[in-house]
Amino acid sequence: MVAGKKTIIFDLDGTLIDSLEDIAVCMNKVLEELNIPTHKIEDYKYFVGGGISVLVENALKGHSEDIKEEVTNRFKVIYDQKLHSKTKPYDGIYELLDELEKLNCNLAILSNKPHEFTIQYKDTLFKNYSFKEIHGQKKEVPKKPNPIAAINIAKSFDVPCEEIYFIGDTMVDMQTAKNAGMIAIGVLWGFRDEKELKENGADFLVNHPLDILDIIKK
Ligand SMILES: O=C(O)COP(=O)(O)O
Repeated sequence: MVAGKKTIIFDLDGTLIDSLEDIAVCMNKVLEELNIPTHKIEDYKYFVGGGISVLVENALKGHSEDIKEEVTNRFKVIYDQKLHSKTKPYDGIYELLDELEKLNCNLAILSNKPHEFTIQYKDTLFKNYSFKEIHGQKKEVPKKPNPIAAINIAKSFDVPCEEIYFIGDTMVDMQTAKNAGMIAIGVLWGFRDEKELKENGADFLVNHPLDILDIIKK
């Protein structure tokens, strides 16, 4: 029985890890191979967050949807080899996780990134931390902002949703938190701005990972 512990669910891309460049470079490589125009790395901030199907749709904007499956498959193969080229945790994330471990918090990751990639990041960049629930996007589970996966995490920890902090960097994350009845913390070091996070229900906004401690210790 772990009820009563502070419980925190983290988004992955744009929240725990700065993965933008690797995602952009890999997708641009696929587009180049198919003679489709590429995009600026910054543009990918708005392509990521809704899962791989949304990433591919955005990357293909104005081009035939017929090649969606091919682009998805090629991207997965290339990205799998490049997961660790540039991607790393944002400054202050390890310090935050060290403090959360000291406080004996329940830690989880819920991402719209394909599950296999999410697990690879947990097993490498976060292998020293006790994340007990780690979920990327899986075929059989509706993706964020559907709250089912977040609610299942709450159940597995035996903690009421309203006591759980959901931390993310996009509207999808804020909506997921609200849909699940959780406390939404929006981070300002990720892919989107304050306006988007506020408009989508952020209860708190933070500029630095360690600011999260002030919120959860209250
Ligand atoms: O891969 C995505 O689209 C998003 O991943 P995230 O949920 O970790 O931000």
